[in-house]
Amino acid sequence: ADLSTNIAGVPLPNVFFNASGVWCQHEHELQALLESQSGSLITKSATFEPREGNPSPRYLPIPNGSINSMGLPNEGYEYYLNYARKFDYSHTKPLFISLSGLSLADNVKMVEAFVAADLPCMLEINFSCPNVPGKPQLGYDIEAMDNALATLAPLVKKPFGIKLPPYFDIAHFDQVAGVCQKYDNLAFLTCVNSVGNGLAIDFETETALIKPKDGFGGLGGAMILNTALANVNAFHRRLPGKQVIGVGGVTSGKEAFLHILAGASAVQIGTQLKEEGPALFERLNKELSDIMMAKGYNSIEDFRGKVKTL
Ligand SMILES: O=C(O)c1[nH]c(=O)[nH]c(=O)c1I
Repeated sequence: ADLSTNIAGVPLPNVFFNASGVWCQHEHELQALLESQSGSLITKSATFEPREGNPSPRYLPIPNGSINSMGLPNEGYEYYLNYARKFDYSHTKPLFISLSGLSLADNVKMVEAFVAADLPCMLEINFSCPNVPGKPQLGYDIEAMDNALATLAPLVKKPFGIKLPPYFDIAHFDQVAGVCQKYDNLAFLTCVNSVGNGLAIDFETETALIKPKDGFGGLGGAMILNTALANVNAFHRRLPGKQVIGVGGVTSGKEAFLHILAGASAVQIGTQLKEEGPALFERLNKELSDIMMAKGYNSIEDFRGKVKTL
């Protein structure tokens, strides 16, 4: 079956790529993604200055998923800007760049640098990092998010996207969609980031599993699939002129199929990629293709967003 798709008119040979943060902080990791069967690749969220991030242990697999409080470790935006300058855009797969400034001023400076470089890469601005102590995430402050978009959207000029946290209230879906609708070049929403500030505790040692923030960290993996599907579908229904990239709980072709049925135009993988490595993408392509053939679908658009209700 044909797993190709496009985001803001940019073609992807297949719907799959990494979730920002996983297998993408350093060039050798990005190279492994480039050589894998992924349909695209995205860099680790960048801050203006390089960051060590939080003390380890800061990521762990747990039953039905993972917990992480990485704390935005990254090489600084210039590292990723240089990577974007050197990137061979004749590749079949496009490059996405994630930016996660610690302030609007930092996001402005980073966006201006990327716009000045005038490169074909696509920006995904992260409004939802849950793990920087003392920095509440933008995605849960609707007014701050609107203000940020009012500043950033005109600067970016071309199509771009934002990475959103999960929402759990219909009124919040309505409010966030209302803000996003105001920005024409906001072309896609990536839903969802980790379910923020969960707590994993070891029964034997009676101790939190990860070190940062008293053990509080973002939850990912299978346990967040149904929250992710709801967010993908909620924004798919509310924003017909925009696209949604689905992420959360995809461990096989089956969950990818469900994300696309919910409305996703592409599918990112976080926890499962961290655990399985880039060979995962060959498996997912085969599994999704087999599912589509079994159901009589030839392309993504044959079933995207067509989840039925009772
Ligand atoms: O702790 C992190 O680095 C992190 N971890 C996440 O689960 N989501 C994010 O957006 C980020 I920036």
